[in-house]
Amino acid sequence: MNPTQIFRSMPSYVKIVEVGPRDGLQNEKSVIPTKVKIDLIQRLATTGLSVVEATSFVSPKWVPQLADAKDVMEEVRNIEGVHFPVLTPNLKGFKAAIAAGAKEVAVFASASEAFSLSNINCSIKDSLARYQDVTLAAKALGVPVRGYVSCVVGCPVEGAVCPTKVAYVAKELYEMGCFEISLGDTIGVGTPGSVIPMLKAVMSVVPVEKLAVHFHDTYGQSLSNILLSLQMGIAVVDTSVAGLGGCPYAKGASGNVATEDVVYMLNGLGIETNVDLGKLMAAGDFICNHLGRESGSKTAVALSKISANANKM
Ligand SMILES: CC(C)(COP(=O)([O-])OP(=O)([O-])OC[C@H]1O[C@@H](n2cnc3c(N)ncnc32)[C@H](O)[C@@H]1OP(=O)([O-])[O-])[C@@H](O)C(=O)NCCC(=O)NCCSC(=O)C[C@@](C)(O)CC(=O)[O-]
Repeated sequence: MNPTQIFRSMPSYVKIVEVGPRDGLQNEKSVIPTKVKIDLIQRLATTGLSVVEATSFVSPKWVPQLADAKDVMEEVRNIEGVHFPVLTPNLKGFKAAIAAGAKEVAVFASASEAFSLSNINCSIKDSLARYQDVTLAAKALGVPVRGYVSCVVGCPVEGAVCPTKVAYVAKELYEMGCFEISLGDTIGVGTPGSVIPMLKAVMSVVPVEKLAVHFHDTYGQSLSNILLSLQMGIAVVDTSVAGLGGCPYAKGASGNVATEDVVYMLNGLGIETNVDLGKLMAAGDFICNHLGRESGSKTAVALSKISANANKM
């Protein structure tokens, strides 16, 4: 294949779904003040991102870090020009999210039975029945619902996950009305070798323009997996500022691929995102300063060093 053909197969615009304030912060050990979360979301909202996943309306016993979902949502709901979806595991969460002003929600199923049980305490079948209730309630209010499938290539308990299982759950979520299906490599074990067959299976039952990819970077495979997803026609990518994150119910899973690294790669490919890398890095610096650690973004670390050296000269 010549280079022109490779570029032609890729989208000209990629929608970045920033999941840092939710997926990124849900696993942090220390309590992050609500004010800091709101500040982070406000900073992210000025970067050009069109979607910032704000929080989750889940049980505070299961995810104590996001127990302030109502307070976060009430502060950010009126920011114009940015969508702030929130995770809702059931009707209780959906109702609480709507009462707090959420205008978009996400449901999250798993392709692995064991992970479904450990993450949301029910089987895949029961979770799909719950999500049917949520999507029906959302439809009645005109609220868009995003659908996640987690463990799309591997599960922390079951190991390798068969692509047909992923395709089944993705199709069910799509058919119940989810406007977009995000395919999550929850523990970041996927390589192009396992991601390509999984995407092929899902793309045979859900239109490619309805798909998003969501990679955790445990084995450093995210950028290669994203690149091949773009080549296969996917134009929505979930990322987390400064590479924050990890699922509390997926031991060993590291953060999501860093938003800065994905924007840097897409800039290099000449693919539009509308995201300002400098402002994004500033948001990343803000949360890393608060957490007292270096950014998980290689781009942010490299560009900060270059700028510090330039200031010394
Ligand atoms: C689903 C449940 C609630 C089931 O949890 P359960 O214990 O089976 O729930 P229950 O229905 O038996 O109720 C038990 C208690 O929870 C309460 N409750 C019930 N629902 C809610 C709610 N929505 N909000 C607040 N409270 C709730 C309910 O009212 C009751 O309160 P009590 O009477 O004991 O005081 C629980 O397992 C849960 O909250 N799980 C969420 C776990 C989570 O957020 N995990 C991280 C998500 S990351 C992920 O899934 C992967 C993803 C999306 O990032 C993609 C990727 O990375 O691949």
